[in-house]
Amino acid sequence: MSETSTIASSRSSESRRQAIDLSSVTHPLGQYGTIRLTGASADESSSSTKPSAADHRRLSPLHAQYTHGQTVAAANRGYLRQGREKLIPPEDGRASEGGFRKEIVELKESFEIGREPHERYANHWPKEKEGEGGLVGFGDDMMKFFGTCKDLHVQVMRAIAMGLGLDESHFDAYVDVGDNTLRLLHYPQVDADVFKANAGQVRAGEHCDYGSITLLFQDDRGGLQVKSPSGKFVDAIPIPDTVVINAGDLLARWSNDTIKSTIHRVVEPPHDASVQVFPPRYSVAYFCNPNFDRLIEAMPGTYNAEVEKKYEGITSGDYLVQRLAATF
Ligand SMILES: O=C(O)CCC(=O)C(=O)O
Ligand SMILES: [Fe+2]
Repeated sequence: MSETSTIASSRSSESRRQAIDLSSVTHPLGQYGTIRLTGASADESSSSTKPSAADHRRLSPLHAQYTHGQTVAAANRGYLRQGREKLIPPEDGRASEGGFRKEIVELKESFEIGREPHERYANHWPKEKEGEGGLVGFGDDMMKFFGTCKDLHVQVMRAIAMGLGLDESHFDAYVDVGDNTLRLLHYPQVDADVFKANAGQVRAGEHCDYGSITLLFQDDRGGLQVKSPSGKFVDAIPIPDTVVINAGDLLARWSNDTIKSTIHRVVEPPHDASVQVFPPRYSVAYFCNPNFDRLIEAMPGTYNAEVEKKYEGITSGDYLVQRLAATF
């Protein structure tokens, strides 16, 4: 987590593109699988309001009513109650020894939002309610933010293209549909004793995300950790107005492993011994994917001869559904 890239605070996509220093995107993604973009919180523009902790709080008491809206793998929309998702560490030898216990319940719940309109699936919006704590405008705000993040995905893929010596627009037709997922996460308040009593207790278990990149927006509570190339988990300390961008497994596969996906997890925040309670933590993850109908095979420039391609081609949608199905 030592690499930081800066996006100019200007909102035009052209100046954003120019402000992304290519070597500071492609190089750290290849080495660490993670970068931080500062000045890109996306909440500075009223047209792209970032989901706030207040939005999460408005939503979370309603979650209990959402049993009808629970997500299934293919739809990937709706509410995921605590314990429903079980993040699985990578099976390629990078996982921590003893770091995964099947019986551990991850202390989190989430609400998943997909692209609109969609041919088959609808989002499970809560009923709009007037008054304090109401959810008026919630769906519109979320979809505006969805669009802002979708654009940022395109920009980052352009930076990656140029970093690989490809035409800037090389990936545009791979990511223009926006088959992405906006996830609002709530990690409930928890007693420090829970972590003391259960070795391996986590808020979110170690895992890699599945798609191309993930944009992560944290509150100021802390607890997110990223595994460094040395195998040590390091704190991804929250920095205001900063987005953590993690490379996902499909990007690693697509890049013939030139880019590494990032192992990360959420544990109890850094604290001293006197702390008895960890307050709730809220975060927003925006999982980006190539268009579901696109065949993903090694990008040009990541192999010399056919035999150097490490993976079979697979469509983005098939890949994602396989990965999601394994976690439920
Ligand atoms: O809450 C966070 O900071 C991380 C969430 C995450 O890694 C995930 O939902 O895949
Ligand atoms: Fe993740």
